[in-house]
Amino acid sequence: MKCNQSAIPDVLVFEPVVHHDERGFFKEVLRESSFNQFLSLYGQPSQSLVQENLSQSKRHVLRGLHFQSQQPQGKLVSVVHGEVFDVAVDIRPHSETYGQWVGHILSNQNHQQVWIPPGFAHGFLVLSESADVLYKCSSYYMAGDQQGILWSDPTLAIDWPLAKGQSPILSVQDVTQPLFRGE
Ligand SMILES: Cc1cn([C@H]2C[C@H](O)[C@@H](COP(=O)(O)OP(=O)(O)O[C@H]3O[C@@H](C)C(=O)[C@@H](O)[C@H]3O)O2)c(=O)[nH]c1=O
Repeated sequence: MKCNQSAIPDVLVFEPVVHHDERGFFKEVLRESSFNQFLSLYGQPSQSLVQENLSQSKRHVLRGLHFQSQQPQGKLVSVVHGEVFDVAVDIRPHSETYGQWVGHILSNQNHQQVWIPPGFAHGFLVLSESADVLYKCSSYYMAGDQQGILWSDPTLAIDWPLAKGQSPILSVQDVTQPLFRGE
């Protein structure tokens, strides 16, 4: 497994070894010991990934931006079918990269995974006809702790790869998420 820091150094991009043969391929999606060695290398505490989520979405669906504040969730995000533009926003108040975002293309072709530490908001836009996004979380979902930021917040100014005039498909909650209250 390879691991590189992204433009926000705490957001890590993992590339598992993919073993191709005449049948197809095999990869380890998570080896927690290696994963935690990389977290340690980059100065982050080790994590236990206690919940795994799978969502399926159509082209132009945008889920996000979401976070939990009482029980923040780190997320290791991968795509098992299709392609998405995956975004992490640093909303940790004392962070040097507070208010910054980073986006990555994740697909079943590039096999990349993004580690988004606790304290970030997360969202993704589906670029393919449909996409199955699989992500592991470092703490459990708490319905009452779910919070959001509007995907199109002008302060964050996320450059979502949408064609001119194309609107994303959003949940009722995500249409009305509040704005980011950065300085
Ligand atoms: C996130 C989540 C939702 N649910 C339920 C609540 C609801 O009835 C249904 C759909 O929930 P949502 O509309 O919040 O799903 P979704 O918009 O896909 O929410 C997810 O978005 C991405 C970007 C994330 O980062 C995740 O942490 C999560 O917030 O599933 C759970 O039971 N467990 C969970 O962990």
